[in-house]
Amino acid sequence: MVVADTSALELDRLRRAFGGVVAVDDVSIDVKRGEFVTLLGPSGSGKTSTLRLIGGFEKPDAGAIRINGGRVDHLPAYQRDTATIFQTGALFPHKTVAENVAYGLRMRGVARADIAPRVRQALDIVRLAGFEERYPAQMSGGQKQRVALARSMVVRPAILLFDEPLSALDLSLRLQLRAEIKRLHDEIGFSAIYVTHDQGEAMAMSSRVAVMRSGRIEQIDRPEKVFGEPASEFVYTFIGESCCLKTQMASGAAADADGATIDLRLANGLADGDWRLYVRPSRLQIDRADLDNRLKARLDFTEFLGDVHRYHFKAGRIELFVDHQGAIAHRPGDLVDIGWRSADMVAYR
Ligand SMILES: Nc1ncnc2c1ncn2[C@@H]1O[C@H](COP(=O)(O)OP(=O)(O)OP(=O)(O)O)[C@@H](O)[C@H]1O
Repeated sequence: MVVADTSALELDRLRRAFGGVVAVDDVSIDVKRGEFVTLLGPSGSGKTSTLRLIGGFEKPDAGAIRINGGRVDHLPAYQRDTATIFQTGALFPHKTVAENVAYGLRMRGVARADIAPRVRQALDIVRLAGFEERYPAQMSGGQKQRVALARSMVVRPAILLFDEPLSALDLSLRLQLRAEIKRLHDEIGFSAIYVTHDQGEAMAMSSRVAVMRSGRIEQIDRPEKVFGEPASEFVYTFIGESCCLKTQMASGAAADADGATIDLRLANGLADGDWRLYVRPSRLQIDRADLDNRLKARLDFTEFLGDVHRYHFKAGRIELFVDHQGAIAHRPGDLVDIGWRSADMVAYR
């Protein structure tokens, strides 16, 4: 994938309200050519509204949208150089796969002789060669989404818009198609905005992730940065799993009536007080009383997750879970030592 210095799409202080709800609030994003930018956020955070503004299905109240440098916010959807892939492919049911893929080329006035080879190439790319004469009803959900992908990519739009295209598929298919979209992006280097509430999808596919909350962008950066250096407590807890250790914390040991204890060595620069401390469960270690922070917690229950067991603990009001390969020598009700390093804690207040 090559990211150019020129912009495929620029959103400049976009705003859109519905009644009293500000769905898109002062959103600015600059998508470079070849970049794959994901809008990630919980339900109602404004992802789809932002995408609909770009596609021309909604009008902004304020702000500007530029595609390849030209203003488009006054243009209707069909005059914008975009193509959208929806949650459920939205294929024409009475057209064959080949006709579905050819449709956009016809609408754009591509010469007749060029259409068939481009359709063939697009179906090849999504590994659907040989399916040309089928109708959507004769295809699986995953195949239909691949047709939708081919139909959008074949017109080579300035920017591809993905509206949760995998959310209606089951898990294994979702993972498979996620990898295919990533491979296609690496090979072809199209520019894209991808809407999802699935952080795994966002992490795996994106050049950059924009984390949205209440219509605003809370952080926009490379996936490694958003995960490793979250700009806020919201981003930290939304991206990846976390355990909240306590509020009203004092460093040093404290015992709970139940026999659970917590012994915290607060990281440099953290004064005692009303902090919310978090740690990623992957950084917690069982049967480690030698690490700088430790907790004696009661094993509550266990879940088997396939390659790991997830052990759920309670220490007073603190609830933690730890993923561990293989069984541990403890039963529910046992007090267990859990340790972690100060550098793996983050604090917010
Ligand atoms: N046409 C509309 N009329 C009224 N309110 C709307 C409309 N479209 C969106 N909203 C509101 O705007 C806010 C943002 O909605 P939006 O669909 O953009 O969020 P989202 O992040 O895409 O959520 P989801 O993941 O559930 O699709 C929500 O509060 C929603 O109820």
